[in-house]
Amino acid sequence: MKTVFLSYPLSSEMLLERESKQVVAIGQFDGIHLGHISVISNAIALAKEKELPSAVVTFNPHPKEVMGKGNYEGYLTPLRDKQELLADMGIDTLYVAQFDEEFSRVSPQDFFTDVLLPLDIDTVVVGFDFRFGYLGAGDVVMLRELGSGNMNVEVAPPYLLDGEKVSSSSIRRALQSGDLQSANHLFGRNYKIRGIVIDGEKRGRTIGFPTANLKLDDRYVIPAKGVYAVRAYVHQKWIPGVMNVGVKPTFHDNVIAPSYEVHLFHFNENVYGEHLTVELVHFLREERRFPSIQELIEQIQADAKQAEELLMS
Ligand SMILES: Cc1cc2nc3c(=O)[nH]c(=O)nc-3n(C[C@H](O)[C@H](O)[C@H](O)COP(=O)(O)O)c2cc1C
Ligand SMILES: Nc1ncnc2c1ncn2[C@@H]1O[C@H](COP(=O)(O)OP(=O)(O)O)[C@@H](O)[C@H]1O
Repeated sequence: MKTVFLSYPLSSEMLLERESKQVVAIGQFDGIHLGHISVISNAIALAKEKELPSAVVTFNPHPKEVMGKGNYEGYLTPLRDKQELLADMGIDTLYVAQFDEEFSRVSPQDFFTDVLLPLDIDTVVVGFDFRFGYLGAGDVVMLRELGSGNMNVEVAPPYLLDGEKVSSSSIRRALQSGDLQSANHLFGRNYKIRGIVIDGEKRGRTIGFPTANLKLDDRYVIPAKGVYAVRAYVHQKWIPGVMNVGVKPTFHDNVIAPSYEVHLFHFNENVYGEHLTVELVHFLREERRFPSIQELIEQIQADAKQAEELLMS
């Protein structure tokens, strides 16, 4: 998959030479959850049928982050994760439109004329609630009007799971409240985060549980504080383990930013400075303050046993 960065106004270097038109899905697609997957799969299927290449247009950073509405909670899938997931789905080109103040003020008509028309689109596929242009003034009705005579417009209906619309905000809420099972169900896969291993306080190995401390690569949505059964991709292998997301109340009082620490089972290698992808498989319990280190150690032993059993089943 090729990634092409677009900034407004588009210049000719951003538009690759193409031999044919393309089928394009447009959306923020933060999370690439089952709802997004249905829109994107629709585009891929149409592209196959018409023997045309498929593409996705997305926006980065997230408009909510740029518009500073104060309720921005981080990404489910930062750009790198989106790229990986879309490449796996078989998308040919990812267009990343640089979202900034100037871009936010582009009218729906100008977005259509200056961004979509130059992309040489045969069919554009969007979700039923797609909004575009300044203040989100453009909707699917307007897209159909603008598109008529220029391109086909396909609108995917809401994707329901257990009778409810799958949405990025319901996934964020589930992750933040420790309901990992629901979040993973709505993603259609296990949630993953990525980070680099940094130095911790060197206490882990003294209590029998060395933990790789992660500095996350991007501003991910922070999952609920607590203990998770995980798998981490280390040295070209998926290794089972247990992760604590938290502030270690047994040792600290006033920490606000949580740390992400992974203890890998049956593993004894140095991973400082390496990038780890961690897949969150089960939420085990909330983080607690223990009256003694011994009690914390016993609880971690029980967590590790439970995680190992769950991951083997
Ligand atoms: C599975 C697991 C569960 C943990 N649960 C808690 C907890 O409930 N409360 C707590 O204060 N710390 C908890 N911790 C964090 C430990 O206190 C921490 O790993 C230890 O202090 C080592 O920190 P360091 O790597 O920075 O040296 C947990 C760690 C692991 C690996
Ligand atoms: N089973 C393991 N799980 C996680 N890290 C391990 C493991 N075995 C060795 N390590 C190494 O030990 C480091 C963690 O040791 P620890 O005493 O917790 O130090 P720190 O506080 O710096 O994280 C990891 O970053 C990694 O390089």
